[in-house]
Amino acid sequence: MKTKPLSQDPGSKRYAYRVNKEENRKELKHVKIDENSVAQKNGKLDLPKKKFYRQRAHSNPFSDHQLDYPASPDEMDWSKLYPHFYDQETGKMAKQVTIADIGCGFGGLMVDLSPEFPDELILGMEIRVQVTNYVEDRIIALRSNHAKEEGYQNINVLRGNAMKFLPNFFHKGQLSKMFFCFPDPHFKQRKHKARIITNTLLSEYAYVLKEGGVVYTITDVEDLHHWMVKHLEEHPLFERLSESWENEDKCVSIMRNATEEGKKVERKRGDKFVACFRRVQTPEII
Ligand SMILES: C[S@@+](CC[C@H](N)C(=O)[O-])C[C@H]1O[C@@H](n2cnc3c(N)ncnc32)[C@H](O)[C@@H]1O
Repeated sequence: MKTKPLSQDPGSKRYAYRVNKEENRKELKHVKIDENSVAQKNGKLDLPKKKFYRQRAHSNPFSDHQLDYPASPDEMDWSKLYPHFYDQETGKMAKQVTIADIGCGFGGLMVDLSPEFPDELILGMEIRVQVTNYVEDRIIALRSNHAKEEGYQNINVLRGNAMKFLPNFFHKGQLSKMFFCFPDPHFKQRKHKARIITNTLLSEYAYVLKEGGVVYTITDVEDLHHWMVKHLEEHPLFERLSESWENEDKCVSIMRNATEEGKKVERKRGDKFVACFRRVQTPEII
């Protein structure tokens, strides 16, 4: 007889943990967490534990996942993700998302970017369900534990396939920064089409990035680094930024150290290859 995975076995610790967190998430995911609401609940929220959110390492970006996405950016309700930035009087968002972390994994980059860019909304997009749940629970706990200083109100995560629906979420030229940190390498030649940087996808990224906006890439896989550099260099709407620019940019140093994958590479003393590209002006068509 086949045994159930721990996440589906009602007797297991993982099942109980997930059910408990799910209830908490349902209640708190879209509400404004502030000093008042926290005072009513009292007590600190524990940060989620990764071991309870395990799932397969990869999710096929070409599968038809059950994903929610708006028909167009105007139909997206951002107030649910960033309630602090919703203006009750005007019924509008005071800010829009300008920074995107594509394939954000466990969310470490956003957590470190948040205090550096308090006036910008930062969105992580992640295809794996349990990993997205982890990031949601992490943000709920951080918002709750830092309610006094209104911390972490400017970050959130969406479960989504960044290879398919970015223009459904973002207007043309909306983003100022896009991060691609330690993307899945898809080593085999026949899998290269699943890489998150390809010619076609770069045109979509150029569409949602504003002129002067920046694509940040980092990987520990040298072959993938060359692949990303090659495709970005060949694309007419991107130009590579210099090493001295990289050395002075605060996001590059955060990106090198903040993400969970980056930390893993650090522990193994592996190499990290960085390349950043500016979205150039769209040429005029005469
Ligand atoms: C190797 S992990 C890196 C995670 C994180 N950026 C870091 O540096 O720790 C790559 C992540 O990208 C996610 N991912 C892969 N393809 C994706 C896609 N098409 N859309 C959104 N996320 C994707 C994976 O589920 C995985 O969590």
